[in-house]
Amino acid sequence: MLVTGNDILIPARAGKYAVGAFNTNDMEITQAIIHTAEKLRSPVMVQMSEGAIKYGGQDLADIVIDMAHRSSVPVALHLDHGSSYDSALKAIKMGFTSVMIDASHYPFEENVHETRRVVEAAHAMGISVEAELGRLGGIEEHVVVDEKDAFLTDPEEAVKFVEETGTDYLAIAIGTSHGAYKGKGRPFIDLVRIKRISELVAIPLVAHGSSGVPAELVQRFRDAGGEIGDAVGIADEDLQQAAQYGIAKVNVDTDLRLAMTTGVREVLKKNPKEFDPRKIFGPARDLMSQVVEHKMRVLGSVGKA
Ligand SMILES: O=C(COP(=O)(O)O)N(O)CCCCO
Ligand code: NA
Ligand SMILES: [Zn+2]
Repeated sequence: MLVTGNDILIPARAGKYAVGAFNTNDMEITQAIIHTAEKLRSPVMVQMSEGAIKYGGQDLADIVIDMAHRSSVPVALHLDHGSSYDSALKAIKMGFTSVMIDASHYPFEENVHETRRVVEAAHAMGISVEAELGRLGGIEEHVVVDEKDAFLTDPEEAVKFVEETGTDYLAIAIGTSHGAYKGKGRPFIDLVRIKRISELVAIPLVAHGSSGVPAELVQRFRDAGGEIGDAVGIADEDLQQAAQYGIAKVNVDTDLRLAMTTGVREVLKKNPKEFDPRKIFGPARDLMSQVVEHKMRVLGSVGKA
């Protein structure tokens, strides 16, 4: 069934598990996400960035919305990194049931103002809102403390931000970053900071930049002809700990991108004569389903639907 973000994330925070928020750009990615959620009886958030909306538009949104309506598990359609009030309102008109307004690059007061505008409009239409406080960005271990603080979400400020905006869930800057290169060795994620924020802020917390970028997938990508540097992501154990500390929504895009591309490259490399789209995108869909399954098991959302 198609539900709001609150319908999924409030139980997740209360139950100390997290729910995957997976980015989609086409039918096969959407099927991998929702079919796997149904197989594992897991709630799930399907999210589209503004780039995905530009790429797939209402056609793609309608694939998600229709599959969500027919689904046997709770599915929300979420706008990822909405950059403005207009963008958020447009997504709601398209049928999204959850929207992010990402005004985290503005000074605090402006972030509050922009976020509150979206919250008022979205709540009037029964839609949930995600906002962000702090600067997302990879933090290397060697970074000096005060520089870290400039980046990462301040717990006391988070209390004020949530009170003044009314946001339903909060994306916090905890050292993670988007993409395949999240740091060296075991990328830093500030679990102490997450715990502190969760003690002060009761709403569901959101972790961005949480792809695991598993080494075996990176190697398969290379073996199939892909070119990628020393890519590394967030450790499964760290995500499991973060879910215990109030992270309820975990964003995953890069892992799906790697899986889709690896699947396609492997077919084209192995069978140069192949030109049946189903034989090319089918295996990619299967590999993405494996990625989604692994993530749901790590986050603890299996059987929660
Ligand atoms: O936080 C994330 C996903 O982060 P990751 O790149 O770790 O999958 N997103 O918001 C997805 C869009 C960013 C581009 O990937
Ligand atoms: Na988001
Ligand atoms: Zn993000």
